Amino acid sequence: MKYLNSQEAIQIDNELMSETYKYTLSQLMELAGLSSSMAVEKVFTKKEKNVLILVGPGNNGGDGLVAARHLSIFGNKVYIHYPKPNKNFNHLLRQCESHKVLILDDLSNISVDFDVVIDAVFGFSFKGNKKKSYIEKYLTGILIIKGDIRDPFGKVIKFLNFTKIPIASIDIPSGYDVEKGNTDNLFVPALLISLTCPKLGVKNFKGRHFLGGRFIPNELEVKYELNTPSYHGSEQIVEITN
Ligand SMILES: NC(=O)C1=CN([C@@H]2O[C@H](COP(=O)(O)OP(=O)(O)OC[C@H]3O[C@@H](n4cnc5c(N)ncnc54)[C@H](OP(=O)(O)O)[C@@H]3O)[C@@H](O)[C@H]2O)[C@@H](O)CC1
Ligand SMILES: [K+]
Repeated sequence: MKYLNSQEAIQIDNELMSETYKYTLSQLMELAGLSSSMAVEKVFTKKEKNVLILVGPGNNGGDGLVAARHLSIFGNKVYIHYPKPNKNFNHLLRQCESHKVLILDDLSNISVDFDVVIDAVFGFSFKGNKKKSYIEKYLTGILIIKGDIRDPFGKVIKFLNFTKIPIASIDIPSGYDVEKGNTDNLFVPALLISLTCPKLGVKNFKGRHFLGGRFIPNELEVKYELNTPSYHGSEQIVEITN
């Protein structure tokens, strides 16, 4: 199977929503979020589990909101931490609320015993800011990697780095370089759900790994030589084994 560089991931996404293929973002996000929630349900089998979803500012966050709704419908107790709401997804937030998803404002004082935390913070458009780190190093002599992630998400990634709760990442672990991977020695999730195709940055990922987002027309599959594994029957996810 192909591992995508960031340009290819963006290009395929754009093509899906072009005049040729005519998908809407909402359709793609619904399938991305549904497949993510199904992979979480398959790996974390406890009934009525406590699920925390960390929701970012872009479409990866939108996938997280869709997954939150489905996981609640599946019978779990779902909480979201959503520090920078995106007004394009107000409808998804409203749907979460109507499905009893709760909002957790503060990650520093958690009283719930979570079974899994879903990382829907950044996806394939994450950009680290190495230049800033290196300038800081020049000025202080210390390489401060946390300068790579702008607030309020620095705190969220820090939470992922220190938590003992198993992590499930949507599309790519947040903060990883899309092509070079875990260059800053960040957390390693127990579960990864890659959408369309895995990205180059997770080539060496060793945890449970599923492919989801079952929306690629055969013409695009051929054009980009994706060689994706076959999904079985009506399944929305397929496990990738190295
Ligand atoms: N075809 C598919 O596979 C489909 C994929 N889908 C999903 O879309 C995802 C890609 O979504 P995306 O393009 O909206 O960007 P995403 O990665 O969520 O984040 C962008 C946000 O992050 C921010 N940001 C960036 N760097 C930062 C930093 N250092 N520190 C702080 N903030 C930073 C950036 O802020 P800005 O730079 O704009 O200020 C912006 O707000 C993809 O991975 C998959 O999950 C499905 O929904 C549909 C079908
Ligand atoms: K992510």
